[in-house]
Amino acid sequence: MPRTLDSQITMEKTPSYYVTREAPRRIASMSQDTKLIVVVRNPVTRAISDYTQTLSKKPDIPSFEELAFKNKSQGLVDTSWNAIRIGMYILHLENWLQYFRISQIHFVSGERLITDPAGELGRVQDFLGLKRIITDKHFYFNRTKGFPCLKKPESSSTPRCLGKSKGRTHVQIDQEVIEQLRDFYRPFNVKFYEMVGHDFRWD
Ligand SMILES: Nc1ncnc2c1ncn2[C@@H]1O[C@H](COP(=O)(O)OS(=O)(=O)O)[C@@H](OP(=O)(O)O)[C@H]1O
Repeated sequence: MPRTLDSQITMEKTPSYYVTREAPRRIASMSQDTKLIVVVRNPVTRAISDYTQTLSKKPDIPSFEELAFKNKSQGLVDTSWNAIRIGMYILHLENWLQYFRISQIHFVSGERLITDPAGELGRVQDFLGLKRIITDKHFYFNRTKGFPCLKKPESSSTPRCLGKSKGRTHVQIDQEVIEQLRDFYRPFNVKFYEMVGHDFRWD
């Protein structure tokens, strides 16, 4: 980690930390005052997004259904598949809570990050104890991209959207499969909502 002045905050972003067993212990041994930010979205959509991303790199992988179920007719979900396992947010959270207080962790809604980026980033700034510098005026909705984009990033004078790998069209999945996964995740989601004190309304 780079050294910082008292007036600065060091930020580091690695998506896999949240689901890496050793990460909480290692981070806590570095600093117990660390603030943690996690972006979560509906775990069913997350799994499909994850699969869509893998498929774009390895087009020969088995179908989503084949990977998602040990036995589809019995509704037996394969929790050893990362795309499924990552969305069991409560299990990972329990690991973090052995080292950090829940008040040290802020969960960003992946859904609201798209529909209301300024609102969601407002809450992030509050959590970090910062003045709300980033507001609505920094975003516009880009119709071609189908997502909010930055009007004028720090390093340039032109608007900037996230890259092509963010916001891909998802692979089409059977509604029945989606329902089965929704049922699978429901109890995990409910426990997660209780623990974080916020209902993300994924059901
Ligand atoms: N403004 C904006 N523009 C584009 N995309 C946006 C934006 N805000 C949130 N998202 C969502 O970010 C999702 C991609 O993030 P990743 O999962 O690749 O992030 S990371 O790998 O964990 O860093 C990506 O998921 P997919 O739609 O499944 O590709 C987007 O839905």
